[in-house]
Amino acid sequence: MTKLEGVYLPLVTPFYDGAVDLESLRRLVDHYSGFGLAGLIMMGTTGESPTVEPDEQRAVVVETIQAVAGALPVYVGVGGNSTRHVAAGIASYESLDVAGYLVVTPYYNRPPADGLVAHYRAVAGETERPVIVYNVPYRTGVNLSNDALFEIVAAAPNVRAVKDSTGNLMQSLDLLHRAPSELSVLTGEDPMFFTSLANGAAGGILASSHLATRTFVEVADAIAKQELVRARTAWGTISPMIPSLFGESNPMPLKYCLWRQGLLRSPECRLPLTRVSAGLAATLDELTAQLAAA
Ligand SMILES: O=C(O)C1=N[C@H](C(=O)O)C[C@H](O)C1
Repeated sequence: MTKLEGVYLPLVTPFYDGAVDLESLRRLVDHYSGFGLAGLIMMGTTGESPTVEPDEQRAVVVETIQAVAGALPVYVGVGGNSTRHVAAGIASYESLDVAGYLVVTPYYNRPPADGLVAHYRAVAGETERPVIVYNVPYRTGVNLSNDALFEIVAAAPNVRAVKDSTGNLMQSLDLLHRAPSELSVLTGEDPMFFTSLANGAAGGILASSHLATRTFVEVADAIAKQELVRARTAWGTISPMIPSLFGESNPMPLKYCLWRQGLLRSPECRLPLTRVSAGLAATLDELTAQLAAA
């Protein structure tokens, strides 16, 4: 099984007049196919998975696989707080050319550590493809400890990566220090991308890499080649934009930027997400102009 490493793009789900916009989706897939990304991740947080209906999610995945035509691996986010439902969700994708699955920890029901281990053993058992454990406590109310994660990895050989969105530097550094060689640590904290790579992370799943994509890839390439100054210099050109992209609920800012760039027909998100404030829109207009001039 190939190692997961590099920059993974958690693609937005385009909408137009309230419906999924497959025309803009194909445009996005074509646009991002040539930047050296390690893969696309559909139905992540940035893909607004909570408000995309199951049949719509499948249609988006089918369309993306067709549009990418093998140029990039396509991973799929399968979330939920019922082990049975998440297992069925993974099984439902097995007939498609899906590269693997991003599986967020169960949310709302706050399972104990042994329940989390049993959950991942069960859902990973539905496939032989790579599973990426997604730990994002500020969204789920659950923090998967590093020890529990290592227990999962020992029990389920196809759990090949963790998307580390803990926002806890000490936990992330401990994870990077103790992770077994077969586990790829992919940061999901965009501001921490350079720091994580410099401390041994294999890559990142980064919403902000919708913009200045080549530079995110260059940062990862430079670190892989131990060219720290080149990596830090490249990082310095993109890291200042990240706070604005998360200044209001992700992916509202990102969709506004992609709309301004002509990659989306509409910046719309589905309720309860709305659209960026006028103040942030003005900031993003400046950012879009700077990116166009770069
Ligand atoms: O789409 C995702 O998955 C990501 N989630 C993070 C979030 O919680 O918004 C951000 C990350 O860049 C990608």
